[in-house]
Amino acid sequence: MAAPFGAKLLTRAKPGLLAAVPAVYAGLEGYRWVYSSEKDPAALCQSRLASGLVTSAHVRDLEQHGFVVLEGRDAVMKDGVLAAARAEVSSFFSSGRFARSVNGKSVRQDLVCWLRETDGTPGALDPDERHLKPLGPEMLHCVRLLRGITHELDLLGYSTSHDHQVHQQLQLGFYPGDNQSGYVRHLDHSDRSLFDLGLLGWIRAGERRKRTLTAILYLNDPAWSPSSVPRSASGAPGDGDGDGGELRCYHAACDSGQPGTQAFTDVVPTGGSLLIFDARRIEHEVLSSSRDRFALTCWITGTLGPGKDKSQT
Ligand SMILES: O=C(O)CCC(=O)C(=O)O
Ligand SMILES: [Fe+2]
Repeated sequence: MAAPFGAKLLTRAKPGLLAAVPAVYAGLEGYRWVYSSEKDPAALCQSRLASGLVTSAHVRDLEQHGFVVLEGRDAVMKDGVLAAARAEVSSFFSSGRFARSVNGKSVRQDLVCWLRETDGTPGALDPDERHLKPLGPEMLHCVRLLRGITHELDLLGYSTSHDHQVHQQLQLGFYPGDNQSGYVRHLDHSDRSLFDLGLLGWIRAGERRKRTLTAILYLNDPAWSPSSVPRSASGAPGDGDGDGGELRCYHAACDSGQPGTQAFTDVVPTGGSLLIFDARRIEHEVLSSSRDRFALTCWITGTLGPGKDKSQT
């Protein structure tokens, strides 16, 4: 009796080819695992909470320098909203929602907690999230405000990218005020190749490849005290005065015409400040602080190139 076609193929296949079968299988399994766990791919955000807050002048600043800070007491949100959101953070600790990030401890020493508007509601995609305590109104305000920035950027014709989208989940980072914890210099976007990262690493970096902008709302004390002399880079024990915890934003090389320039701006993580930066251009690092530091971060995806200025229509 003639052997089945598959068996013939296998007996004729070169040993090298046979050895590749488990590797390809493992790769496909990895792909399936990563993508089935990406429960909320980026989508359009309908929130208009950032309307009137982000102005045309902010957007032009962002285009020119690669970052912009919106700050000032009560400017981004009322003190009362900030205070209530801060109080809610402590409940995330007691319910065990903070965990180490998947990046190694040599890279960052914070704990993270993922927040979604749908937490604790029947609309949550993951059944586990339906059992969480729903976000309070003030934390919901913070989440919607951040996610709503996408829409304002499109409306105001941000020229670096357009058609912005956001994930439902936002990262709440907690850096203990131990004068040691920080996050080393990095770029939020990743362009690293398959060759560089290996198949699984490359698949995992899929979300980072799509990031065009980062928006961060600081949930610290509004009376955060800035350092009068720049602190050492992260990893070095705290040495400055003030509360520290600045986000050191390295200026994009094209600002000075000198590639590799080390010029930077230290953004003070004062409670209620909002920072937006180009995730593809601005390398940044979190400096250590002497007070517990909280940052709510939203990554925005988009299509590169200018969109339409819809503000006049
Ligand atoms: O907490 C911050 O200010 C920035 C955090 C950060 O860079 C990140 O999570 O990628
Ligand atoms: Fe970052």
